[in-house]
Amino acid sequence: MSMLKDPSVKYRPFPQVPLPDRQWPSRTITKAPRWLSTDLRDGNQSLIDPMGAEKKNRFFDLLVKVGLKEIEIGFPAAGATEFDFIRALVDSGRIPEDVLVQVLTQSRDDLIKTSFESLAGVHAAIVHVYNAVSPLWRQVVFGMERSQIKDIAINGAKQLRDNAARFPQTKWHFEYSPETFSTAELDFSLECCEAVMDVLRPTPEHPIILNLPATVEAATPNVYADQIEYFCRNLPNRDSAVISLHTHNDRGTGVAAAELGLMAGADRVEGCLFGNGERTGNCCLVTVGLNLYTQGVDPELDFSDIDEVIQTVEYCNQLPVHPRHPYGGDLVFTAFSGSHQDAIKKGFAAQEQRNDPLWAVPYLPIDPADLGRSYEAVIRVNSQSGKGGFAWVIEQDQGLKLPKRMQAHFSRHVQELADQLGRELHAGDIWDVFRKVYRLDEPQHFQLLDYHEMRSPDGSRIFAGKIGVGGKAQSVSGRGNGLISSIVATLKESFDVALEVRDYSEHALGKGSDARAAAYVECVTADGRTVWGVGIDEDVATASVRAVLSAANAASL
Ligand SMILES: CC(=O)SCCNC(=O)CCNC(=O)[C@H](O)C(C)(C)COP(=O)(O)OP(=O)(O)OC[C@H]1O[C@@H](n2cnc3c(N)ncnc32)[C@H](O)[C@@H]1OP(=O)(O)O
Ligand SMILES: CC(C)C(=O)C(=O)O
Repeated sequence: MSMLKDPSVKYRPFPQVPLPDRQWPSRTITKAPRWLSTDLRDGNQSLIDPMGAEKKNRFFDLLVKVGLKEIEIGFPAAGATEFDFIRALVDSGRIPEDVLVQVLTQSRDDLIKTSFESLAGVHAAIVHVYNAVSPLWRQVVFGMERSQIKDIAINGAKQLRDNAARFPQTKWHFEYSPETFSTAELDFSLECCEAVMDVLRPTPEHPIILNLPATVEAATPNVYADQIEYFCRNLPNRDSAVISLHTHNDRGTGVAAAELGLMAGADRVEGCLFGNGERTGNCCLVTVGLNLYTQGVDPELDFSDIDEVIQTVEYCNQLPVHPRHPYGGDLVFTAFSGSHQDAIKKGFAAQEQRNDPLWAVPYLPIDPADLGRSYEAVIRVNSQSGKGGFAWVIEQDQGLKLPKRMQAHFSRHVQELADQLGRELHAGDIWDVFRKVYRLDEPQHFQLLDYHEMRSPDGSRIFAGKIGVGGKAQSVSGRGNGLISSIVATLKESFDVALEVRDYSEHALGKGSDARAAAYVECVTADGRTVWGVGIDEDVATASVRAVLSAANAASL
């Protein structure tokens, strides 16, 4: 615990960027950036147990499948595991022609040399050199002046140039990161980048990648966007550089910083799937990509089977994807609470009715089906749920579309059980309560044994059949305007059970020749009680007879 009375005195607010005419706030992102996955490098170096070759290969294949065209595959000078994996990948011929692999190295001669050797023979690749440029790192890590730090960058660039010449069969691309860019003086970052460009002489046809990292996220994302816009506006030969973003998530705004950075003029985003990476992670490529998607911009990344992506990422990283992680988390398309469930259920119905391709369902910013998720888990039931919730579950599970007032009637039984169990209710729990409340399995007082329906010359209907009463069969009949009223009349005449039908509905259960029917009836008894009946049968007329008898059974309780 801090000994200071006010520990916040240890910290200082981050200074603003002098950019009063900033343009980025009024821009929008209209196309996908270039993406680079650094899962196999920044992601890997932050793992408790870094990946071995088997996991790295599996992750690489996933990244290719998702559509990544630039993949940082490691830090070759880190050791044999990294070097050998990279060499084997190059030698295997498994790097698709349209995929650029990238490796990272400190700006040190021996490490740069090793990095090129790891890639010898590859058709094309990016070699990425970095050195930290901000004051704290200059003072604490390197103990160097600005000019010495710039010399490290210049020397790294020369090494890139000279090592590339050793392997002329490869199309080399260069990336330079003024590491800790977001906490450095902008004029000094520009100075280092310009010095590197002076050595490498990029052109618009063969540009250099200048990657501007928020190595440690230290300010609100608008400050990062200002830094990016400032950098882009003040870099000579801007058209000979691809401006790349590499944000971390220390303040929880790594994704926002990347998005605002794109608005500020950047061309490329580095990150990891589900935001793995040092400390709080890198910016999450799934989130930035799907955020674009939900704005109608094709991210050119394929997350249509998000569960497969999660499975592989969790296996390779040995880290779980948080259940609330945007787009991918297990719970992100699930509503437990009543008002959300109600709105989602209505939203699905309205969407179906509108039959237009534009997605507009309350509380669901994206169609789960676009990510390969089903609608079943969209609504789950616990004590926070409402009638819309369990009605959805029962419809998805059993196909029953309960009438609105019946939902309200059933609701208190579900609520009671949820409170009593103190846990989520699964579809089976809800179906059990339903069968119990509407007596679907129990021996009935009135039981339908056999019936037929006749039409009399005056147009009225006659119900005639056998009903089991307390175990004994009784022949009965009654007349009405239709089937329902004739069975109601039968109940009155034969058993003195008076029911006034207030509401009736029916629907098919399932489709095709196997379809059954469900019928629901709401009745008022002679003593003013409201009772519900449910009937399910292969035949719709029989389902309605069963529903009325079910209501009679409720009335006789
Ligand atoms: C922000 C980032 O994520 S950067 C990427 C970080 N990733 C990794 O570090 C993973 C792989 N790294 C490694 O395996 C090891 O660090 C190695 C093999 C690269 C180097 O190991 P070592 O030679 O033992 O050095 P060590 O890791 O302690 O690095 C510190 C030295 O490198 C220097 N250094 C650090 N970064 C750089 C750089 N970008 N350019 C030049 N020198 C650098 C430091 O000043 C320090 O020098 P000193 O020993 O003279 O004080
Ligand atoms: C090497 C650089 C790009 C980095 O990983 C960082 O600054 O976070």
